[in-house]
Formats: sequence, C-alpha cells, structure tokens
Amino acid sequence: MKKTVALIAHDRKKEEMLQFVLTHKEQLSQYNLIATATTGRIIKENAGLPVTTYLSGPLGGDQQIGSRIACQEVDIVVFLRDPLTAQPHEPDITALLRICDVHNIPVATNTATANLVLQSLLCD
Ligand SMILES: O=C(CO)COP(=O)(O)O
Repeated sequence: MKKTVALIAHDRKKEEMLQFVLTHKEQLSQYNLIATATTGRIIKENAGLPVTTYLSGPLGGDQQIGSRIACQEVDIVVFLRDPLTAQPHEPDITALLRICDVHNIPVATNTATANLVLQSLLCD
C-alpha cells in the first residue's frame, strides 16, 4: 500500500521545504502527500506533485493532520518548524508532535533527519 507522508513548514521554512521536495521529487511522487494549506499549495504550484491539503496550521490544519495520525493514516511526518519565531498556535504544534510520539510515527523536524527518513524508506 502507498505510504502517506505529511509535509508541514512554517513560513520561514517554506523555501527549505520546497527544496527538500524538489530534491526528492521522484521518491515523493510514489507516496500520498498531505500538507497544511500554504505548504501544500507551494508544493503543488512549484513541484507539480499532487497534495491533499488541510487548513492552514494556525486555523487548525495541524490538528487535522494530527487526527489522521491518531487514525493510523500517516506513515511519516516532515514538520519543518521555525525554532526562532513564536507561533500563535504553539499548542497545536506541540499536540502534533505529541500525537506522533503517542503512535510512534517518525517525525522529522529538520531536513537532515528528513533526508535520513526518506533514505530508510528506499530500503523497505
Ligand atoms: O502553521 C503551520 C504549521 O504549524 C503550517 O501552516 P501553513 O502550511 O498553512 O503555513
């Protein structure tokens, strides 16, 4: 069955997310991609990959993706957080990371880890 990968990036990490997606475009095209609204739109427009989008993070998108994680419908999360900027929806961000740990879902919060996680999927 196709794996589902969630892609989420804060504003100052969106360019890095796009470069990550473009670097791994061929591999990522094999998976179901889901994303928060703005991250997903940028990926669709600039990488041309199909992405199922949810609400923007501050409007509840992190919680929507968290709910899919809780339902065991997500295999990997790449969440490029901005560690230098306070976010109004910090509780939602913490909740998303927590639900990944509750369900033992790999969550990469930087591209160094995300690269390793994608590499490991190639060996599956
Ligand atoms: O805020 C986010 C994650 O916490 C991301 O939301 P957007 O992709 O809509 O910017």
